[in-house]
Amino acid sequence: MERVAVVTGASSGIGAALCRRLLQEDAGIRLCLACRNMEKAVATRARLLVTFPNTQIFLIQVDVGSMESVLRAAKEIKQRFQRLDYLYLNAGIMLNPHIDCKAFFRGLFSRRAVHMLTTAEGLVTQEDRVTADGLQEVFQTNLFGHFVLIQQLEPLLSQLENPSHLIWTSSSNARRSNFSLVDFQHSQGKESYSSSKYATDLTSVVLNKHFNKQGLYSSVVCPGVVMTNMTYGILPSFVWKLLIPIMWLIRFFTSTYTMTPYNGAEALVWLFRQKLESLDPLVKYHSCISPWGKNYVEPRKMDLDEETAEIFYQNLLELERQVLMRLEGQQNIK
Ligand SMILES: NC(=O)C1=CN([C@@H]2O[C@H](COP(=O)(O)OP(=O)(O)OC[C@H]3O[C@@H](n4cnc5c(N)ncnc54)[C@H](OP(=O)(O)O)[C@@H]3O)[C@@H](O)[C@H]2O)C=CC1
Ligand SMILES: CC(C)CCC[C@@H](C)[C@H]1CC[C@H]2C3=C(CC[C@]12C)[C@@]1(C)CCC(=O)[C@@H](C)[C@@H]1CC3
Repeated sequence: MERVAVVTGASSGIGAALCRRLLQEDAGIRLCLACRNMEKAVATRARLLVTFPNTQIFLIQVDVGSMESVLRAAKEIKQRFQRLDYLYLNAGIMLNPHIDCKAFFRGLFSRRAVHMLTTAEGLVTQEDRVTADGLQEVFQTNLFGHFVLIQQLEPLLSQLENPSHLIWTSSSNARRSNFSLVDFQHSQGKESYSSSKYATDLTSVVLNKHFNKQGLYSSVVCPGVVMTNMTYGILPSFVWKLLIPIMWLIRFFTSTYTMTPYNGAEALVWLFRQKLESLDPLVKYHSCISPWGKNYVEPRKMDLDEETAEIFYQNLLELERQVLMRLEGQQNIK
């Protein structure tokens, strides 16, 4: 039976490049693009079909920033597929990012210049807002919507005879100092993106602890710095184009300026090829590139502790329970 892979945020950037690369790896795979915008999803599928005319590409509409949409999509996935081998949790946002220019120039002439250019630590602040579900949008989109999707898909994912792999697109911008158990939605701070990605790393660790014995494995990836709609929201695309020669130079000092979605998808594709038992739940797999343009993957230990991960997991389960109850109440009124 053919393997099934679902990719969220598949309509652009790293997600779209990942889909193309997955089909190159295994043209027999049943690929499902889980996208918010169906017009973009149809266009992405059409582009893929030009290169891979005989493949099965399914579309599912999902807005991971909406509980109702996630529940509907999970139901549809369960109806359509009998198995789910790979679930790529890739959709993500950064709302109205601002670069701290002072910090940038100060950092550029310090010993931490390379670290700053690869992690953006202390460099980018963002805004956030509350969704219709009453949650912080960045937290809900980057983590919680995906968490609920996994919970809803558990019958498909936890099959011992047919193990599944969750693969999260995290980031090197994930920082322990930007995350707090007390305000895990990051409603008070200005680095909600970093917080949501740290929360992603914690979630992956704890899911491994609870579900490996049921045949469910989870890994996190950092695609590096990639030119996509997300980075075009930080600096306009023409500025990024002007910076290309500088970024090639930066590649002599750090391996994480992958720049293209194809290169950024390297670790996501590499995980597709790995034996599940060989993976380390405490590392993040980084897409890297050599100065000469050769792609490779580097595992790096994450800065987290399993106790915090466990407490956070209990908080997520409680939040899920509350939100589902509220939704049920609203539907009863209607
Ligand atoms: N670019 C980079 O340098 C890095 C990116 N990442 C991560 O990579 C992932 C992919 O981002 P990237 O390709 O760069 O950026 P893009 O903006 O190109 O892609 C993001 C994708 O997520 C989708 N998405 C956003 N919000 C929702 C939602 N509410 N429901 C469903 N889908 C949604 C978008 O859909 P739509 O088209 O409808 O907006 C889009 O397809 C993200 O998780 C990001 O955090 C991590 C490290 C570095
Ligand atoms: C000469 C330089 C290329 C100038 C670029 C300055 C900044 C715009 C970038 C420096 C570090 C970059 C970075 C990201 C965005 C653009 C920078 C701030 C990310 C935050 C993008 C999203 C992620 O998930 C992170 C892994 C990136 C970290 C580095």
